Amino acid sequence: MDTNTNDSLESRILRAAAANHADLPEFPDDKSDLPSDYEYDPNADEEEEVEEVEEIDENDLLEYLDQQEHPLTIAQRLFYHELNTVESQKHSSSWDLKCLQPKNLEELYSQGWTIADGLIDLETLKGARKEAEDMLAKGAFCHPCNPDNDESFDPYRDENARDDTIVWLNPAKRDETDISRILEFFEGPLHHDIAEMIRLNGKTEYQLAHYHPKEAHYERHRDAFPVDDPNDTHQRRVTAIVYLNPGWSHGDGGELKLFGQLEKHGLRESADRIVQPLLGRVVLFMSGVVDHAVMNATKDRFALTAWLR
Ligand SMILES: O=C(O)CCC(=O)C(=O)O
Ligand SMILES: [Fe+2]
Repeated sequence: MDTNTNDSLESRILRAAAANHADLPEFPDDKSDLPSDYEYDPNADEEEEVEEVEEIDENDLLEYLDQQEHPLTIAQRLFYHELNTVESQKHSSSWDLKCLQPKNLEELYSQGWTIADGLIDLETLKGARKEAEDMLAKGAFCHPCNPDNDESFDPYRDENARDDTIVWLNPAKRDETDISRILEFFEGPLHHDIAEMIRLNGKTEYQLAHYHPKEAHYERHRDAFPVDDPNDTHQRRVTAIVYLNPGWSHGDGGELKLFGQLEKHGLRESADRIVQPLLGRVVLFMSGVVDHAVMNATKDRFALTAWLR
């Protein structure tokens, strides 16, 4: 891989801002444009400076970045391309995968997302659903904008975009629950297979989310900015979701919508995909690439998500 193509998110944002300078307000070049009270104030240093910073919306920033380069192309640089060389295949002709199929990793690379069914046994999934319902009854779930309960509270996030409630899960707290067994699956075989192909460099976050019937949805969003910097430990790289919804059928709603892309930067156009949140279904996508949304459901909907970094 040509490491010179890797770039920090900061420098990419700066370049995007520079390339879009036409959209930025012009600084007055004529002094008469300055406010008339723009005078030298000898006491200015003593006063508390109040600086107004215009926050750029996360979605606008993503749009700027997408104009510069296709986010999938950026994320593809996180894959170990050297595995596809003749030299590497002399040592091992097959990928050493514990749960995923090679097809899953190829789809993750070529389209940014993939789906795998049947990776976790049914009893574990049913048990986890029951535990999630018990946690809900005990009031363990909280709204993501509550900074007292949410360790990843982000004050700039648009909280109107989502109305699910969540619990952060700590895999270090091992117990005999089925939810812990699913976390072990995420931490063990799933993490192993993804790390075979994609450079991972940070701690995984785990979250259980509940969507209340009719009320809860999650608007179109992306889970991270696209990164290819192998040293970045902060941006989420891969989103892995397993659904805990037995007996789910069409008409129950709660689908995950994966938004397609228009043809651009030499990549083909792709259609939107609708994914049913079926018990045990695992959806994987590149966090900085795929825009997605959760539709309203008519029944309680639970999803356990891991963000691999
Ligand atoms: O539950 C889902 O299907 C997706 C949830 C989601 O997009 C998120 O939590 O960021
Ligand atoms: Fe998301």
